[in-house]
Amino acid sequence: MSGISVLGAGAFGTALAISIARDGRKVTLWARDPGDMQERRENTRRLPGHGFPDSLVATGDIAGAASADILLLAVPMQQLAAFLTEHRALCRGKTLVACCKGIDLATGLGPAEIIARTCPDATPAILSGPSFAVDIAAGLPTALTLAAKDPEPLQRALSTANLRLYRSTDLTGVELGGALKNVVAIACGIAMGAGLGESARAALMTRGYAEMSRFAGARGAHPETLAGLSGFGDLALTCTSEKSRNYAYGLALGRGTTPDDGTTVEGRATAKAVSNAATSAGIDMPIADMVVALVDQAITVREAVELLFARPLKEE
Ligand SMILES: NC(=O)C1=CN([C@@H]2O[C@H](COP(=O)(O)OP(=O)(O)OC[C@H]3O[C@@H](n4cnc5c(N)ncnc54)[C@H](OP(=O)(O)O)[C@@H]3O)[C@@H](O)[C@H]2O)C=CC1
Ligand SMILES: O=C(CO)COP(=O)(O)O
Repeated sequence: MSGISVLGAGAFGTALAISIARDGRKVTLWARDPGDMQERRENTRRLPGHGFPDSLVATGDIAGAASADILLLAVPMQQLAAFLTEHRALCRGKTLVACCKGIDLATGLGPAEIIARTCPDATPAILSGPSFAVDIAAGLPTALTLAAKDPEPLQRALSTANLRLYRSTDLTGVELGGALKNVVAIACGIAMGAGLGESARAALMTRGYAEMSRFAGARGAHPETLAGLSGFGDLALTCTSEKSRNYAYGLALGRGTTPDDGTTVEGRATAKAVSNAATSAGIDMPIADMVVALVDQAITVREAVELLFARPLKEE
């Protein structure tokens, strides 16, 4: 496989491009508004403080960027379908690696299915797992899961000295782990922000993991995938760190302050998508349902706790 481009120059796309280019591999980073990134050798807006290696080229020319064989899709989940529809001619026959974490609210589909629908002749892949963009950009050791039908060539092409990729063929499990952990992270942030304590957070993480497994299992995911980096691993990171935007958003909600509206908080729309899909499929997702109600400010945190604790007692 030859030629790697990252489409979408947010914090994560920029960090991946830096990491892959650090080994001397040529990487093109496409931004819809590159500004002076290429001249300054830094994405000062989305990932300040992390200079570009020499082999990274930043550009606003999507046709040029999309001439690579491997395209990493690093736009937010709710933009993915429109992005691929607009650029489907350029994506024909490419390996498309979705790096976004979420479920499309309009269709209820994850990134692999969105790719299959919009670009049926492309090869879909998913890259997901516990990894803050700033950690990757700083060259700190990070391990992720890469899922594709035939993941080995891609695993070799994208692994770096500090980015260890494990391979999987379970695209559904990998994409759903990354999508669903954000919903649980919002719940955990709310609990911590409202002063419910660390025991409550541990309970939410555990019961949230049960919801993740239930939902993903119903869509055909393997249980071991949920237990891996893209599921349990990312859940552990995102539910315990204020560096997570989903967790920080929940913290603000729990404290009763106004969350920062300008950041990418994937769990907000994904909670709605999951709650809708689970209701239709008859899957019990009480934590996702509560997150939707709390995000919409339809209930208070106290009411959410009362509702969760009033549920019938059951076997674990
Ligand atoms: N940040 C992180 O640590 C990690 C993020 N991710 C995932 O990566 C995905 C992207 O997040 P992240 O990079 O952090 O997001 P950011 O909030 O840092 O940036 C979002 C980027 O997407 C661009 N964008 C939005 N809509 C479009 C569009 N229609 N066409 C082209 N570009 C578009 C924005 O462009 P512009 O700058 O012009 O507004 C911006 O550069 C999310 O799904 C997230 O869950 C995964 C792991 C870690
Ligand atoms: O997915 C992430 C870490 O693996 C980043 O989480 P946030 O999107 O909540 O910042």
